[in-house]
Amino acid sequence: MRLWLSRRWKILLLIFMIIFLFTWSFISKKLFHHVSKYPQTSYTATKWSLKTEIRRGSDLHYHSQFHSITDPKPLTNLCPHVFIIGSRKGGTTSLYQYLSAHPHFNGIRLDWGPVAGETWWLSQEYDENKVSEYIQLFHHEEGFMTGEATVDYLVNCKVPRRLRTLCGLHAKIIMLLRDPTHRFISDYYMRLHINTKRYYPGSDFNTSASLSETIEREYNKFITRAHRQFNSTNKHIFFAADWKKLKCLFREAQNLFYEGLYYVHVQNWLSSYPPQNILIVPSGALFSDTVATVAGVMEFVGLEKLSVSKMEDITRSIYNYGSYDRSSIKEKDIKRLNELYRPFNQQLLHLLKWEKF
Ligand SMILES: Nc1ncnc2c1ncn2[C@@H]1O[C@H](COP(=O)(O)OS(=O)(=O)O)[C@@H](OP(=O)(O)O)[C@H]1O
Repeated sequence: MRLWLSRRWKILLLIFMIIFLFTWSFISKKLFHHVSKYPQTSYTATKWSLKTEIRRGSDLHYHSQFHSITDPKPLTNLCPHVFIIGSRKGGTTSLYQYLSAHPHFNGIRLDWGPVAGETWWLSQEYDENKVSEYIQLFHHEEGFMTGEATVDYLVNCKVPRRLRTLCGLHAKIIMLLRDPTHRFISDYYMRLHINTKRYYPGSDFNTSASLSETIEREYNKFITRAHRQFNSTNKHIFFAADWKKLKCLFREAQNLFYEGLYYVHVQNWLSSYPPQNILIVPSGALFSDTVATVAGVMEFVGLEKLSVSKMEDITRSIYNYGSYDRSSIKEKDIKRLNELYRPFNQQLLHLLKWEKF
């Protein structure tokens, strides 16, 4: 009898140990997996958690075909870890500079002003025969991360597929989405400032047009092309439309209105890159609560936490501040842009469960 009892206890003990080991390995993988690849520092760790507005792609409910895709081996295993892909005028230069100030992040082109961290490689320069040239743009070092910040990538519908071909499925993607109305205005003034009609190949931006004229012109160009795409002149057809029909309408920087149709661009990325590797951040959070937002991004990409004072230090400057007169922007232009973007914004805010950008 005593022997039977002790065997029963032994079995129970064994089961308990198996459950314990299984649970511990699961928890430790979740908690420490991405951090452990990078050295821990002696900085005072502060407890940050993702701000409530920041969304991981994996937390969203949407229809994705991503799981049905199997890729061949990536072209290189020396890819950058982090890609800030837009939006244009969303605060990407600042975020890239803040990440690059982390002691374990090697930024590139940090003294290139407004285009710090930009390579345009996956959009305008893509060439599968010149992968080594791309890799050489970065400083690869054991224990350090690297990354780029090219705002073209959000809008160019070919980039997710190219990124997978080049780097596989492990890159961390960050989207900073600024209210499309203010993005448009900031973009308009940037183009005026650099005073060019050929800002990008194929761009026909008119530097003598006012903001009001540019809004109507860009919107009409968009509508005309979308009508052609949908083979219809019903003005409201694309509000409830299949985003796939809108996703390749323009190349990057070809249409100021199109750049702000985040619903289309976000859906394209979510359905063609692993959603768990995508972080969607409202630019408003970066602008108003910079330290906590940058800390959330660092946590997502797997950089170790820094002390509050260090974080305050590295986020002190605003990069790429537009030198235009904000007080000259007419209320009617803001209203018009809000009205035009409303249907698309509603779809996006619903998807992201956001109240604002
Ligand atoms: N921390 C912080 N707080 C408030 N505002 C900020 C911050 N960082 C960047 N910005 C604003 O972001 C705009 C520049 O965005 P980008 O760097 O993405 O522009 S670009 O596409 O790379 O040219 C630009 O907006 P505008 O000034 O309206 O043009 C910057 O002022």
